[in-house]
Amino acid sequence: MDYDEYFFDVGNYNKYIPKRKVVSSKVESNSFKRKDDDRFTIDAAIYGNVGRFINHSCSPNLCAQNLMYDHGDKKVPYIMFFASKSISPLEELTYHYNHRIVHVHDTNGNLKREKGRCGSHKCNRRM
Ligand SMILES: C[S@@+](CC[C@H](N)C(=O)[O-])C[C@H]1O[C@@H](n2cnc3c(N)ncnc32)[C@H](O)[C@@H]1O
Repeated sequence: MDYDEYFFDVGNYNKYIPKRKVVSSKVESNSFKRKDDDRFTIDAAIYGNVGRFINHSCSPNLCAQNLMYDHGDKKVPYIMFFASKSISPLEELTYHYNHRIVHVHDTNGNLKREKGRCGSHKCNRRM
């Protein structure tokens, strides 16, 4: 297992968050601030809920939304999955990872090309 397989970038709230020079700082045991900006990445490699086992598809049946219901901090929203189409019993749940190819690197800092094989006729062979 690669250590980045369970990363989930949270939100895109740049317009709400003033830019600051931030060094990496642990916030909770399974999340950390990225050095390059003020957004957060959830690291679900060690523990998390069933959401971390949802695979990528180019024709997903779920969409991920950032929501807040018990606090107002837009930097750390809850990630919730909603059906984006009708889902049949026993159908695999999937969402689109939206990996931007220039932003996924391996642990040595090399550009990582993750090959997707979701089986969708729309599959572009990457996540
Ligand atoms: C969040 S995990 C998803 C759950 C994972 N398949 C598991 O069994 O624990 C993300 C990893 O699953 C694999 N994966 C997810 N969707 C994929 C797809 N459509 N094609 C190939 N690998 C996929 C990749 O290794 C990816 O880094």
